[in-house]
Amino acid sequence: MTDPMIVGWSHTRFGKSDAPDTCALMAEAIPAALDHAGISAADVDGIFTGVFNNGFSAQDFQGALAGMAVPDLAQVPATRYENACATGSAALYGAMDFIAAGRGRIALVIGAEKMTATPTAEVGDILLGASFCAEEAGIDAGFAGLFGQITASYFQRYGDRSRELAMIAAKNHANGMSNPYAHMQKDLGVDFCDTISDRNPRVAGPLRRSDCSLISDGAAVLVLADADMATTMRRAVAFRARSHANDPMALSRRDVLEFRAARSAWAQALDQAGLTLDDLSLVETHDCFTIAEMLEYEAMGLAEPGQGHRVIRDGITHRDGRLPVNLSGGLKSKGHPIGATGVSQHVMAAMQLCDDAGQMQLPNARLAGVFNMGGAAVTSYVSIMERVK
Ligand SMILES: CC(=O)SCCNC(=O)CCNC(=O)[C@H](O)C(C)(C)COP(=O)(O)OP(=O)(O)OC[C@H]1O[C@@H](n2cnc3c(N)ncnc32)[C@H](O)[C@@H]1OP(=O)(O)O
Repeated sequence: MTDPMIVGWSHTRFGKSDAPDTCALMAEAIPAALDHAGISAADVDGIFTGVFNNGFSAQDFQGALAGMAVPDLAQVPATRYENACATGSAALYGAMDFIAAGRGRIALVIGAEKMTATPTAEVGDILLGASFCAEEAGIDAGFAGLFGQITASYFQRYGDRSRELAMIAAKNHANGMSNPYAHMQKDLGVDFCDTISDRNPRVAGPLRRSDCSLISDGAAVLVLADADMATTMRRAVAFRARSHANDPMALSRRDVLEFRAARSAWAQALDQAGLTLDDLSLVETHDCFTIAEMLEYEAMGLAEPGQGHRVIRDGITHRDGRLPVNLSGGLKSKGHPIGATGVSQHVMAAMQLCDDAGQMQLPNARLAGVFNMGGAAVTSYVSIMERVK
């Protein structure tokens, strides 16, 4: 087994892009990543592309688009991965398995999505394709509707935590102010996020617009190399652990408030790494909705079930807290171009570890955790990363 390491990356600005499609986004991101890693297209042994589905355009078979975006890559074996909102991590872990199996030494992981050309209601319908359609397809407001139901159940069981959800939104928007790649660089503040208004209407159940992640365009790329090669390159970020866990897709078949797959992915990853949460310098987590970040606090072990509100109240996950969460602004402010998100989260963590995060930089960042999920905590990925060169 040869351990794959991250040796380079690139990231487009997330938001409403002039790029007409994912191919154009890839054309922007891939050359920058090759350049960052100090390699050429001829060095690449495999391409692993994450794009949610072809619902946002008529173009399917998006694995082959990298070779259209960068003609020198056209002969490199390429495959597209899809695993709902964890599509980016699925592509990354596929590339890592390819290198670990010794089938290639350098792999390109590309996450891309073009969402803003599609009207919001249609985006909601397309995203709901990643719910258990036989039971959940009719839910209003897409995934916001689904997470609206989850929020209502949480409030019913544990009490109304609207204020704390607003605090999570405000934290991530404040962090996003320092991220030049972020979609929405606006410091909204807790009171704005906690007040229903024309500018911040209710979207679904207790969720307000400010509790939702953004509909974004964007691409992110990682370059992976095997351990021997990585140590000869400019930088190397290793995986102390990586874990992937699943739970039944249908909400009717589980207690969704447990976030069981997330909990088990975190436990497995920490165990594999021989670490506790206290050892981590920072976490990038999947805040598709503010309630998700609160449930993830509980799943990772920062709080007991129903106590996630204390984590944000006590400032634990703020920039100057014990475990800063989403220094990049998270999906909430950085944006959530579905296929790109998991790749982007790993890029943000790698930047921190390599002291390359500009205004976002946390001093002495040594170990970073990344959590990316698909569906309502259906498929869950946790990586624990450390710079080794
Ligand atoms: C497991 C998973 O990851 S599931 C998650 C999958 N992703 C999603 O479900 C996407 C969720 N988000 C959404 O559906 C949309 O962003 C919504 C419904 C919240 C808002 O969409 P719309 O109502 O169409 O907003 P619209 O694009 O018209 O923007 C109106 C204003 O609100 C702002 N805005 C839009 N979305 C958001 C948001 N999520 N948070 C804060 N502000 C927002 C815009 O910047 C704009 O501001 P401006 O008037 O100052 O320019």
